[in-house]
Amino acid sequence: MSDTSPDKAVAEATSSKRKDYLHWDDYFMATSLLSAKRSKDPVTQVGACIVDQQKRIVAIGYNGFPRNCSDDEFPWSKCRDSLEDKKLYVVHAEANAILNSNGASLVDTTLYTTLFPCNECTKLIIQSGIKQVFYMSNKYAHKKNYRASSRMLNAVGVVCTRHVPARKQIVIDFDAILQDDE
Ligand SMILES: Nc1ccn([C@H]2C[C@H](O)[C@@H](COP(=O)(O)O)O2)c(=O)n1
Repeated sequence: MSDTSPDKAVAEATSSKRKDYLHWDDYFMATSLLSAKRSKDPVTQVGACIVDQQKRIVAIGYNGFPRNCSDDEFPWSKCRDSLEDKKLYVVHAEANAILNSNGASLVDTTLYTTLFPCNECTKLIIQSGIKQVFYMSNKYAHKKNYRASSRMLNAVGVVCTRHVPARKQIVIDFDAILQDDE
């Protein structure tokens, strides 16, 4: 009798701990990436997630216009020196996450953001007591306001690390959960 019968393989796979579960940092960064999918910005969609020391998500945000400023009326274009520049209106993902924390203390929390924070969000990060930042893209690293961010984060000892995901992809398949019903 072979030890590798399909029945035995199924029994083994369903009675021991799953091995390909998501690790914490990938889980929180994936949460930020999922949140970014809510953004209406046609160029850059950013998501952020704040996590406390017990690994609880305390807030989530993405970049968008302030509440009741219509996505259809305010401009998504970049027009320097014009009132039609999105920069004048967009609330960044990190700022939205901080504002969405609903009064919870953010002291000693960790922020996961899909894009390195700008100088304005960095001021909020520092003032709210966030102690660690994980980011993925740093596509604006050369810009003055992002260099100012690095300067502030380094000066105050907020640890800022590029997240290297353990896996390349996470697929969210809405149909898969329904297969058990069939
Ligand atoms: N750390 C960041 C940086 C930028 N954003 C937002 C602000 C805009 O909506 C968009 C950047 O647009 P782009 O200049 O690439 O056309 O991303 C943010 O939320 N967090």
